[in-house]
Amino acid sequence: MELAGLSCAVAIAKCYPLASLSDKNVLVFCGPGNNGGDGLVCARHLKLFGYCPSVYYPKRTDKPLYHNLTTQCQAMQIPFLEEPPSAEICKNYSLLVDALFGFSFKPPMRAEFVSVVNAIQESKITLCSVDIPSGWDVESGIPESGGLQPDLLISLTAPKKCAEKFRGRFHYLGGRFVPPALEEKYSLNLPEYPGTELCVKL
Ligand SMILES: NC(=O)C1=CN([C@@H]2O[C@H](COP(=O)(O)OP(=O)(O)OC[C@H]3O[C@@H](n4cnc5c(N)ncnc54)[C@H](O)[C@@H]3O)[C@@H](O)[C@H]2O)[C@H](O)CC1
Ligand SMILES: [K+]
Repeated sequence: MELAGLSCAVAIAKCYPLASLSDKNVLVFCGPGNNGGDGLVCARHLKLFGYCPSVYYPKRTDKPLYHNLTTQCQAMQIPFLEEPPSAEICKNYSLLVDALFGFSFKPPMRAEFVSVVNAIQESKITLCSVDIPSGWDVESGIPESGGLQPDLLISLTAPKKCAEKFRGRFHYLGGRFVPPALEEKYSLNLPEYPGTELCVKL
């Protein structure tokens, strides 16, 4: 999770360098599972890279891993939003990071997250999705009702089938921790990571 989240922050910094943004404010939406955990790690590294991340983490998982990730963000003065951000509030940020749901999401979206996703969509602020655009089915992709359309998708470990439907500008692969034997066993055919890079543009 540390490597996954770090690779997301690196991919974001490559696509949206600080100098290219009108301000440094980034809002990271974190869901209840590991995708949300990746988001918490990503927020921490974005802060270390000079961005000003805030986190919206409405459904916190009561496990030490998530408590610790939250504590680390708080120790770095990363604010946690108490209220669900409306589309208007989202417009206070240069970038939104979607770490709500990843490959374990089973459509349809439960009611408690519908307005959150709608606010992201309505704001039209540049969106970066971690592993899978939240609300997409891991296999079939975009829901019929329409769904989030990120500008950057960071596929983790290996691109999921739904990534074929991605139409944004930047697609990166991150999560450089797959042992070669595993890559071979599942015929992952992962691209070469240049040098010591943590992510690679697809
Ligand atoms: N395992 C790995 O190899 C790696 C995974 N990484 C990241 O982990 C996510 C997958 O994490 P997981 O905890 O399995 O699940 P999610 O975060 O996708 O979501 C689970 C969470 O969501 C709730 N949920 C499911 N469906 C719905 C719904 N329709 N509405 C609302 N809520 C829903 C469910 O109850 C759980 O609470 C993967 O994508 C990566 O981001 C890392 O990359 C490291 C390697
Ligand atoms: K996501």
